[in-house]
Amino acid sequence: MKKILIVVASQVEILPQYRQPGNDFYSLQQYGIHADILISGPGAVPTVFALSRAADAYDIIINGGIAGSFTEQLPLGNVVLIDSDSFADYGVDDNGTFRHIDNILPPLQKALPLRELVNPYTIKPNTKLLGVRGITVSTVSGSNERIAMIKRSWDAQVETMESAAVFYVCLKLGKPFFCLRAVSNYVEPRNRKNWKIDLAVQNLWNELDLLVSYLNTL
Ligand SMILES: O=C(O)c1cccc(C(=O)CC[C@H]2O[C@@H](n3cnc4c(=O)[nH]cnc43)[C@H](O)[C@@H]2O)c1
Repeated sequence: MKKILIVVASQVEILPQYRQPGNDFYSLQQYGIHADILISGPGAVPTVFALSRAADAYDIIINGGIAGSFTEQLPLGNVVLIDSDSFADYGVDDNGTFRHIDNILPPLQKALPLRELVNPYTIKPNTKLLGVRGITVSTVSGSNERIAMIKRSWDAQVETMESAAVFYVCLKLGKPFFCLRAVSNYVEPRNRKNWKIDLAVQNLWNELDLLVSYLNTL
């Protein structure tokens, strides 16, 4: 059996019957899933902190969660595998033009590029899942101006608040990882009524269950 850790940002992204309120790190064994779960808290910083402390004890890390889609070709409820990701809002607003921090400051010797993180692990567990390009932001995009700016700067299909952080930690530690996200909303001017979180979480966990079972056969 592989030691597998599923890291999610919040309770909301856990299937209701698998939730343990007040507990942010536990085994899913009793629910028939041979993996542990870690709830990191939303955003890149809590994710880097929580995952860096936990990752050493695991063979494989899976980031699960919901995401916004930039395209109606990726409808609500669809589950995708993020192949590459970027810290998309790390930079400078140069009089209305976004300039990424990687293009402004010289990188440290051992730094990973924050604007282009690629998953090198080639296991494709479930060919139904579409591989996509993601971006990670610290504020969910919810106005026309911001969405237009993000679309001009990045050619991405999904937006999250944590996936680049998982890429960063796992690449740094050399841990195999997968980033599975279910589309809960379109990236559009904020309208919470349009979000389909329950559908996304249900579909996400169907795929997580399949992925964990598959990885445990390897
Ligand atoms: O406003 C609310 O009531 C509300 C309820 C549940 C969740 C939220 C979020 O804002 C979720 C952020 C969370 O989910 C990921 N996520 C989902 N959609 C997006 C998006 O369009 N852009 C960025 N991140 C998104 C994200 O990874 C966060 O962890 C609000």
